[in-house]
Formats: sequence, structure tokens, C-alpha cells
Amino acid sequence: MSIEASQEVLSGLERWRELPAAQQPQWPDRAVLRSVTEELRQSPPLVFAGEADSLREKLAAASRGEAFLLQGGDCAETFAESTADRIRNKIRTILQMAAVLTYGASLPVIKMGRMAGQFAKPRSSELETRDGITLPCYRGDAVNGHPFTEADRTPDPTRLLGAYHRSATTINLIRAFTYGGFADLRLVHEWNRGFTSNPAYARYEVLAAEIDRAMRFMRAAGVDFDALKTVDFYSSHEALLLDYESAMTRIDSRTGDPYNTSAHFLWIGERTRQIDGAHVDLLARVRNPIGVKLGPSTTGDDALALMDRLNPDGEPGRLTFITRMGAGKIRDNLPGLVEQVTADGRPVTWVCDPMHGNTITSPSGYKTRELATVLDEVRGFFEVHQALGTVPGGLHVELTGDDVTEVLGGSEKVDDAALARRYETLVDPRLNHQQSLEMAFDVAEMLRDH
Ligand SMILES: O=C[C@H](O)[C@H](O)COP(=O)(O)O
Ligand SMILES: C=C(OP(=O)(O)O)C(=O)O
Ligand SMILES: [Mn+2]
Repeated sequence: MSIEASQEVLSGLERWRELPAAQQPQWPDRAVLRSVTEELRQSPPLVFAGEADSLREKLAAASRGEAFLLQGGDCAETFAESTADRIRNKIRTILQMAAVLTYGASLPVIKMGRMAGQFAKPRSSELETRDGITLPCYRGDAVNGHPFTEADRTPDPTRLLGAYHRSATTINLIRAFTYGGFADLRLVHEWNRGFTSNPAYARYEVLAAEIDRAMRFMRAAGVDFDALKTVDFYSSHEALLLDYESAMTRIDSRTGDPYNTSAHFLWIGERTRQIDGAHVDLLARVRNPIGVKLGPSTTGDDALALMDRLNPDGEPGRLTFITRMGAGKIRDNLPGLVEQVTADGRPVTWVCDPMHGNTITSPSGYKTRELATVLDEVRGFFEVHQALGTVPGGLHVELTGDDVTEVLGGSEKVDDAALARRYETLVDPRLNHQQSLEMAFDVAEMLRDH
């Protein structure tokens, strides 16, 4: 690349600063913010550009129906829960789900965590009022603290360094687990046998027995299970805080292209996907595979405009549309969108987020979701793609590996009274370990029938 061209790339990466940026914290001290972002700029990348390239190729396969994406993790990771136990439980849950989905889809499943960087949240209201006191809303541990005090809720730029360091330790542990023996398919299969031997999950026995037979067939046929001891596990988060994302954007020494090195995959949220906004501009300039959340009001023209900005040349795997319509709307709203995008001809990977369109408040006041409604949106997603002859490329879920009680329903029948028992999320309700596995078995059946 000529010196002029690389100067232009670098100045383009600063262009977002002149554009409207939704959902940014009011940092009280710009001097501290500057010194923090300078430190981030000097800090090592968390992922390697070559890994983002391989992921892009895998997502391209998902867009053609040759792979399936499973993306899952907390709504908001927290510093306090970036512990070995919590991280291991999440990885274990995703690996267990992926094994079941691999069988159901007869396809490789791309494993991706909403992990190692999911520390910032867009919110519906700037402020929160309790007992007559009004303070800034909680925006994720990368911005402020959750306790309802003025000191905690004041945005603190040094928290960006905390987010970077937790992301680094989390991705380190992910790599250790997934290359160190924890992802061994035989082990994952044993965990799943433990799950389905519980009488509460008797309805999955048939599928579980099929998987068991498939494993025995593989063993008899001489499959090298030792070769299945490691898996690729990718990191992702919402690219929300532009000061952070821009400080983590680096030029790849191999190619001279910019990559966001804070995660393999970044997505733009439903609240920040303004076509002339700062988020779209910054992500348009990096080479990572990227996603955009599309809510129920998205028109086909909106989707095409996003494609023009984010993937003008139609590079396979570059752009994923994560639809989050709501179970009651997906069958009406998704077909037109998919038809218009398909007619354009440039490929996208269609992924279903069945969580964010189905949030309700329970009678006792908890922000929650019903597992049955969540599954109904997934079913609607498959129905729409089946009817149009297009490809359902993956699933995006909020989950944890722990036994929390945040989502209603499931075989263990979490009810409104049970929510109080272990409601731990600081923002949106997550499927617990068992509910996540139930979803995997249900979706595997849908995939098999698809
Ligand atoms: O995770 C998604 C959003 O950040 C979240 O649903 C917004 O929640 P709020 O409406 O409580 O602000
Ligand atoms: C904020 C989120 O979703 P959306 O942008 O779809 O509302 C999220 O994924 O937590
Ligand atoms: Mn959420």
C-alpha cells in the first residue's frame, strides 16, 4: 500500500469522531479518558487478525448452509464474575449445546462466546430513579458500577482498562480450555448423557440415544477421537464504546488492513445501527466479520443500506444479520426482509436472536423471558427460511452455565416465585445451564426436520 493510501486508512479510522454516536457515556474527565485510550493503544491485541479471517470463512460457510453458528453468553459480563468457575461453566454449556446442534444439523457448528469483552450495554433510559433519587443508568462494568450510589454510577474511564484486562484473562482461559483437553468430544458427550439421564428431560431420550449410537458408530469406524480434543472458540461482543473499540483497532502487519483486535467478531446493536452514525462508520473500516442486530421495525431498504456501507462488495462471511423480531412478529416481519436482501444477491449470514424481542416484566416485577416464547421465535425463524428456500445460519442467545433463575419455564418450570431465588443478571435474563441444553435439544430437532 502506498504511503498516501495508508494515511487515508488511518485518517478514515478517526472519522467516527465527527459523526453522531448513540449510547456513549458522559465521561466526566476527558483527560483521564485520553490517557486510558493511549494506554489501550499501546497494549497487545487480544486476538490475531488471521483468526478473524478464518472465522470470516466459516461464517461464509454458514451463509451457504455448510455450517451453523452458535453464539452465546451473558447479556453483560461483569468484572466480579470473570472467574475461572463461571467462565468454565459457560464454555462447557456452549460446547454441550454445540455437540447436540452438530448432530441435529449434520453440520460443523461454529462456537462463539458473547465473552471476553461483553462489558458495555446500551440502555433504554439515560437515568434511573429509585426512592426519589435519580442517577445515571448502569451501562456495564466497562463504564460504571451497578450499585445505586453516585460514586458507582458516575462513568469512570479507567474501567476501560479493567474491561481490557478481564477480556485478556478470559480469552486466555478460553484458549486453555478449548486447546487443553476440556473440549474433548468424548467428555462433552458424557456431560450430555448426564443431562438426558435426568427424568425431567425424558422427552429428549430419543435424540440422545441417536447421538449415543452415532458416537459408537464413530468409535467402531475408527474415528480418531484424539483429533477431536480441541476446538476453535471465538470471542465476540457488541462494539458499543467507540473510544475503546477505536483504541483496539490496529493495522495488520501482514496486509496493512485495519482489524478490531478486541474480539474476533463484533456486532452493532439495534440501538446504534444508524446508517450515518459513528458505529457503522468505524466498523465499516475494519476487516473482521461483523454483525448487525435487526429489530422488528427494520425495513428491507434499511438492510440494503447497511449492506452498502458494511459489505459493499458482497464478501462472503463479512456480514451477519442477527434478527431479533419477537416471537409474535417474526413470521410477519422477517420474510420481506429476507426476500429483499436475497434479491440483492450479495450474501449475508442470517442468525436468530430469540431473546431481545421477547423480554417481559413478570407480575412480581422481574425483567424476564419465557423459554417457550424464545423457542417459538426460533421455530418461526426456521419456518420463514424454509418457506423462502434461504439459509438459517445460526443462533444468538443470552445464557450462563450456572443454575440461575432468570428465564421462566423449561422442564424445571421456573415460575414467577422462583425468579427471586437466583436472579443474578445485572441487565437481561439469561437461560440457565439446563434451559440452554433444553434449547439445544429442541433446536437440534428443528434442524433435523429442516
Ligand atoms: O441487552 C440489551 C439491552 O441493553 C437491554 O435490553 C436494554 O435494557 P433496558 O431496557 O433495561 O435499558
Ligand atoms: C443489547 C442487545 O441487543 P439488541 O441490540 O438487539 O437490543 C444485546 O444483545 O444484549
Ligand atoms: Mn441483552
